[in-house]
Amino acid sequence: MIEAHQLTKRYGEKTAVDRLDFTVRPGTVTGFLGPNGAGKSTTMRMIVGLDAPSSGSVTVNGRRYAEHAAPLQEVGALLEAKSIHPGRSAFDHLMAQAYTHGIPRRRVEEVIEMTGLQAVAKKRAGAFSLGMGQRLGIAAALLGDPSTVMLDEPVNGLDPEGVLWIRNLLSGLAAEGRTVFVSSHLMSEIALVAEHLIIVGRGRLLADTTVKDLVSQAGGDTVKVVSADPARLREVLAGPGVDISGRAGSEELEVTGMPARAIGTAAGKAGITLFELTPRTVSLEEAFMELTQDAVEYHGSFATAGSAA
Ligand SMILES: Nc1ncnc2c1ncn2[C@@H]1O[C@H](COP(=O)(O)OP(=O)(O)OP(=O)(O)O)[C@@H](O)[C@H]1O
Repeated sequence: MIEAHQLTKRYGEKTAVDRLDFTVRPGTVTGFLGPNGAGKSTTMRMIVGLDAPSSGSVTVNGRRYAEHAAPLQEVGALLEAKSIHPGRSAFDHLMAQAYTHGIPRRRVEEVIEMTGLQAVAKKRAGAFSLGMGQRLGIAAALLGDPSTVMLDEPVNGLDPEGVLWIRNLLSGLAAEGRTVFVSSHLMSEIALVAEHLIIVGRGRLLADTTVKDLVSQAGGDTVKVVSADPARLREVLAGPGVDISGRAGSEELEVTGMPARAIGTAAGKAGITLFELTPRTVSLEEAFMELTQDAVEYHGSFATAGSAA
C-alpha cells in the first residue's frame, strides 16, 4: 500500500508535484498516468526516498521508505535511471544486490527464471538489448520479494512480445495480492493492464478513478439511434437519468444513460422501427486527452498550408 498526503516537490520556482493525495491499494494494478513532465517520475522517486518531499509525505506500508529495516522486501522499484555496471553479468549484478541485502542466491536464480533471463544471465549487461535491460531491472525490483512493486515506464521501447510479457507479469503480481504501481504517459498501454488509475497533470491530481468510470464519464455510454419516428421514440425513452439529443428533422438521436439493449427493447414494445442502434465507444486515449488537455506542458503545433506567409 502506498499513501501520499499533500505530497509536494519544488525545484526552485518549479512545482513538479503539487499537494498530491492518493492511495495505491494491494491486489490490483494501478496505472499512474499523465502527460510528459506531469510529475510521475518525481513522485516515484519520493516514494523510494531518492528525492525528499518539499512538504507532505508518502509512505509504503505505513512507513516512509527510509524507516523500513529491509526496504527491498517492502518495495521493489524500476526507475528510469539505470545503475547497472555494464561490464558485470546480469547474474553478478543481482548477486551483488542480494548480498548487500541478505537475500539468498536461490532468490537470484528465481528472479532470473521469472524474467526469462536464464540464457543471458552470464553475459555482460552492457551488451543487453533494451528489452533485456528492462527484464534485468524488473528482476532487481523483484529480488526482495516485495509486497509493493513500482515500475516507471516499464514498456518504453519494448517489442510486442515484451509488452505482453510485462502485462502478464504485472497481472500475476497483483493476483498474488501485491500492490502494483506502474507509470506511463500512454493511456493505451496502461488500459490493458490497469484497473485503477491515478492521473496527474502539472503535478496536480486530475483523477483517481477506474478505467471503467473514466470511459463512462467521457461519454462512453452514448448510443446512436436512427429510427422511423424519432419524436415518438424520444417520448418512449424519456426518464430519469436519460439524456436525449438530436437535430430537428433528423432521424438520428443520441441517447445517454440507457444501454442499447434497453433502447431496442423499448422501441420494439412501442412498435417503432429502428434502422440503426450503435453504442459509441470512447477510446481511453480520447478520455485521457480530454482530461489532460489543459495540463500538457508542451503542446505540439503545426502550420496549415493557408497560414504560411
Ligand atoms: N531535478 C530537477 N530539477 C528541476 N526540475 C525538475 C527536476 N526533475 C524534474 N523536474 C521538472 O519537474 C517536472 C516533472 O518532471 P517528471 O520527470 O517527474 O515528470 P514525468 O511525469 O515523469 O514526465 P515523463 O512522462 O516525461 O517522464 C518537469 O517539469 C521537470 O522538468
